[in-house]
Amino acid sequence: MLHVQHLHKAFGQQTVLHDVSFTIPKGEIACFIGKNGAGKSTLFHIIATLLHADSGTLTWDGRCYEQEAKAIRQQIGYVPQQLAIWEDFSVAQNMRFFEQLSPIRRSDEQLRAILKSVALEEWNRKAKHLSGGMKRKLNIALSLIHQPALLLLDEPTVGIDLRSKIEIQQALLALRDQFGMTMLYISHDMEEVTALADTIFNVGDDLFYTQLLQTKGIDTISLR
Ligand SMILES: Nc1ncnc2c1ncn2[C@@H]1O[C@H](COP(=O)(O)OP(=O)(O)OP(=O)(O)O)[C@@H](O)[C@H]1O
Repeated sequence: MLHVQHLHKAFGQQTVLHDVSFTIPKGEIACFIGKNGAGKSTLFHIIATLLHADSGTLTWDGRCYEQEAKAIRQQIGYVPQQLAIWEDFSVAQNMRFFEQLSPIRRSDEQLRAILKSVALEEWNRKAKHLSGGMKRKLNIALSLIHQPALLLLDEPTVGIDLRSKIEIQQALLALRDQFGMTMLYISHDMEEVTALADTIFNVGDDLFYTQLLQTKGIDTISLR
């Protein structure tokens, strides 16, 4: 379970997160929506241990971020908004490079299985010659090498075709169902959000999103 309590974060005079509290049970997918600048990525950076909150407490699986950040970090996978792949490396070289950075050793066979789990069958092709959808799949596969228990995805399907988008959705649902992986997912795509989410958090308490989803009979939880 991810437990966030009374989180506060400001950049100078600008308060971005004010008294944010929520809980996400293990093995669930929580989607985060909200307008540009609402604080979604900032919240993810804090949960990913990349940024410190000004105040508040976070725990993952009963472990407190303040005391056990390093151990928690090893259980987290992070898919950034920007592609974080080596364009001049092949798919295999990208996977092997990140495997070396990972705390867990993986054989080529295991790396290929990870690629297959996100519907990417390429191995020798250079990343710069992959389609946009394939690059996004590789970006996700890299974050899965150490089999994270908590996966954070910041708009992982931006700008790709519908088929790749649906393949990625199916892959994520399978990871949740097979491994009980907990996922936090930022998206502006309401169809994607409703297809994936066990819970939807509305960052910034934007009435537009609340009403939009209410018309579809879907509830959101507001975070200010
Ligand atoms: N390192 C930083 N220094 C100063 N201000 C920052 C920093 N990081 C984020 N901000 C500001 O905090 C606010 C929230 O940014 P954040 O990226 O978290 O929003 P977001 O909801 O993810 O937006 P988007 O949907 O555009 O990705 C913005 O006004 C942004 O300019």
